[in-house]
Formats: sequence, structure tokens, C-alpha cells
Amino acid sequence: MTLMRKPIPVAEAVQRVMQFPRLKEAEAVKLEESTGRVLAQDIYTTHPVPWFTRSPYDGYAICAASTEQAGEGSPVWLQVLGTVAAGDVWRGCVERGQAVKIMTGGAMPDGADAVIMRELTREEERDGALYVQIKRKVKTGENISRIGEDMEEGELLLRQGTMINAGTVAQLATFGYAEVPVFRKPVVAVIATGSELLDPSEPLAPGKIRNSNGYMLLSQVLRSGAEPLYIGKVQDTLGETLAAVKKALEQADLVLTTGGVSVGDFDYIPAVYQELGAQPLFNKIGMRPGSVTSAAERNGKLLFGLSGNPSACYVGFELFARPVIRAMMGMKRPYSQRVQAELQEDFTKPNPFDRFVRGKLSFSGGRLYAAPSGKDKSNIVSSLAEANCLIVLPGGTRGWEAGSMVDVLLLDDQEGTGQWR
Ligand SMILES: Nc1nc2c(c(=O)[nH]1)N[C@H]1C(S)=C(S)[C@@H](COP(=O)(O)OP(=O)(O)OC[C@H]3O[C@@H](n4cnc5c(N)ncnc54)[C@H](O)[C@@H]3O)O[C@H]1N2
Ligand code: MOO
Ligand SMILES: [Mg+2]
Repeated sequence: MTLMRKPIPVAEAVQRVMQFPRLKEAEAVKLEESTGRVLAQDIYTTHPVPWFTRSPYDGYAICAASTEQAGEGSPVWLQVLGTVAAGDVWRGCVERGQAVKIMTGGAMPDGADAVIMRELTREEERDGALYVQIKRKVKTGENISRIGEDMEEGELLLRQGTMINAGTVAQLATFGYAEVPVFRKPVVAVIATGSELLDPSEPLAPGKIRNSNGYMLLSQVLRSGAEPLYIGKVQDTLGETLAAVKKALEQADLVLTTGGVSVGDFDYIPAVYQELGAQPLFNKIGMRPGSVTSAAERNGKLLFGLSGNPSACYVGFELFARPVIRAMMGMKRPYSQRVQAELQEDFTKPNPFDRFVRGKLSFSGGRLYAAPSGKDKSNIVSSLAEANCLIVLPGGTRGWEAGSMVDVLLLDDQEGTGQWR
């Protein structure tokens, strides 16, 4: 096996893996379980909203014409015929000189064409009848929620490929979608390779460390919206690694491994790809960290060989696995959004490769700032907790000074974008 590897640009690596995502089939899920899922159909409005004329206030439904002569010194008195609560329908017709007490959300009685707020009126009982006093002129149509004011019937409401959030859930509920057509979630297998790895529950032992990447990846898969499947950790042997990857290929739509991907004696991922007859897509990328990030394809399924170094593993997932997963979920905007922010620290040492610095965004005085979230080395775990973005520092002959405007990839954003850049 050759030890020299030829790095390819990040954009090219993204493009290579993005050729493979296959859309999952549609399924129906309960509305209350649909948050974070992706719509498998366009959704149209099935009726206007509101679908009947209703009152936006607690007050009195009246004929505006009854108030033509009303003023501060010349109040009019209207007879109150009854009350409509939200959910009720008033059977009858309001005429000039009459009013019906109405609550917010109540259906406007026939004949009434305006509502006056309760606070602007005074009620009085006279000879067993109820009257309301109005001291101002009310316009026709005043304080009425008209049919279709919010949404008209037959409008395209939500496009296929939209990720469902609280607002879209409200819309789906409005139109009676107790079940929602969504794409099936891709199952993403996670394998941690390394004879040094202990489970989080195990005590430390000489030369050993706890497996943090495996659990970090499960969490990253969840954030991307897919279903994680933890295959487990494996010893650095070809047999054990191969068996785990085979199992993962049987059970999952996509396979992530961490570690064992570089040129060490016990780095078996390249050999596993070879044994499986998988088509290598790349095994070196012009970036830091995560230059050893590898990918291969077998029968249309992608295998990602992420670095063993925690920060490199994290970055490799976000740049390459996340858009693939999101495209498999049916999202039309699978890539992370980029924004421009002012760099808050110097990175003056020029680097031939693009750097992706785990960073934290902040707003101040109307500006967006990006600062590294901790130490910037690929074997570092400590900088990951605070990271909510990746600061993109393109490679080249120059370094980057504090104050420069740089691109930043958003990690917590659910909206995404349609292009890598
Ligand atoms: N001669 C060379 N050596 C290395 C190169 C190189 O180009 N030539 N590249 C370096 C770079 S860059 C990286 S990144 C690492 C990548 O190594 P691997 O992906 O093969 O990962 P391992 O060797 O298995 O482990 C690396 C490091 O990470 C720790 N690790 C592994 N798995 C986990 C885990 N699940 N949780 C926490 N930490 C983990 C492992 O103990 C090692 O310390 O290679 C460099 N070397
Ligand atoms: O792939 Mo390594 O993380 O570049 O340092
Ligand atoms: Mg190694």
C-alpha cells in the first residue's frame, strides 16, 4: 500500500461524496413526532384561514351604520341581543340599533360588519334589557378578521424538502395533517476503531483513553437529523474492523468510522475498503484538521473514514457527512450556511491548506464576530464544547489577522443552503 497520498481540495471532496446520496422512501409520521423530519410532498392549503369571519377582540359585533351619529357628546345606545363565545355561532341577524357581545375568536353574527372593543364601551341594564353605549363612529369592516386574511385556499404552503419546525407544525395542524408525509430517516452507523479505547463507564488504565469520538459522532448524527446506530468500538485488527464495517453496511444507509485511517501499522480502514471492494473516493484532503479524512463507496453506500483525532473527526463529519445525510433526508438545502464575520484572533502563520477552526460566533454593536472556541489542534477535545461554527481560513501564502472578514459555517442552523459555497 502506498504511503504517499495526493490531497484534493475540500470543494472537490464535497462534490465527490455528494454524488451518492439516495433519497429515502416516504413514510407517514404523527404530527407530534414530525419535528426535524423532512416533508416528502408539497403541502397546499385546503381552506382559507380564517375560514369564517371572526372577531379579533372581546367586544360587540355591530352594524357600523348604527354609530354614524356617535361622538363624545352624542353617545348611541345599542340593544345587546346576546353573547357569542369562541366556538359558538349566533343564530340571528344583527340590525341597526343592535349589538351582540362577542369574544375573541367568535364567529361574526350575520348582519354585523364591525366590532368595537369592550374597553371603549359601557353596558347598562334598562327595563330588563341590556344596552351598550358607544361614543365614537365605527367604520365598516373595523376590527374584523376576514376570511382568507391569513392564508387563501389552494396556496402552496410548504415545499417538499422542507424541514419541519414549530411553525410548520402549526401550519400542518391548521390544515388537518394529523399524519405527515416525510422521508424516512437515513440510519447512520458509527464505529470507533482503536485498541486504546475504553467505554465511558470504564476506569482509566495505562496507555488507554476513553472513546469520545464514537459518542460525539452519535450526537452529530442526531443534530444532522438522521438516526444514529452505534455498532461499537473495535480493536485495531483487520478482522475485527472488517467484521464491524460489514455489519454496519448490512444495517445502515451510511457508515462512519473514526480512527485507523492514516498510515500507521494498525490503521486498517484503507485495507478494509480494499477487502470490501469499495471504490475509494479520496484519502487525503487539502485541509486542516482532518487531512486524512477518507471516503469510499460500495454498492451506492458511502463509507466515511473520519480521523481518530477528535477535532479532525468533528470537522470531517460536519464538512462531508452532514450534507450527504441531509441530502438523503430529502433536504433541498443540505449544506451549512455561510456567513461573514470579523475574525477576533490572529492566525498569521500561512498555511498551504484550508483551515477550519472550531469557533464561536457573537454579536456586538451590530457586527458578527468569530473567535476560536479553544486550542486549535486536531487532537484537542476541549475546543469542541463551545463551537457553534467553523471559521474558514483559506490556504495560501498569507496568514489571517484579527479584524479580517472571514467566512464562517454555521453548525446549529437548521435552514441550510443549496450550494456548498
Ligand atoms: N506519519 C504520519 N502520521 C500521521 C499523519 C501523517 O500524515 N503521517 N497524519 C496525522 C494526522 S493529521 C492525523 S489527524 C492522525 C489520524 O490518525 P488516524 O485517523 O489513523 O487515527 P488513529 O491513529 O486511530 O488515532 C489518532 C489519535 O486519535 C485518538 N483517537 C482515536 N480514536 C479515538 C476515539 N474514538 N476517541 C478519542 N480519541 C481517539 C488516538 O488515540 C490517537 O491519539 O494521524 C496523524 N499521524
Ligand atoms: O487530519 Mo489531521 O487532523 O489534519 O491533524
Ligand atoms: Mg493512525
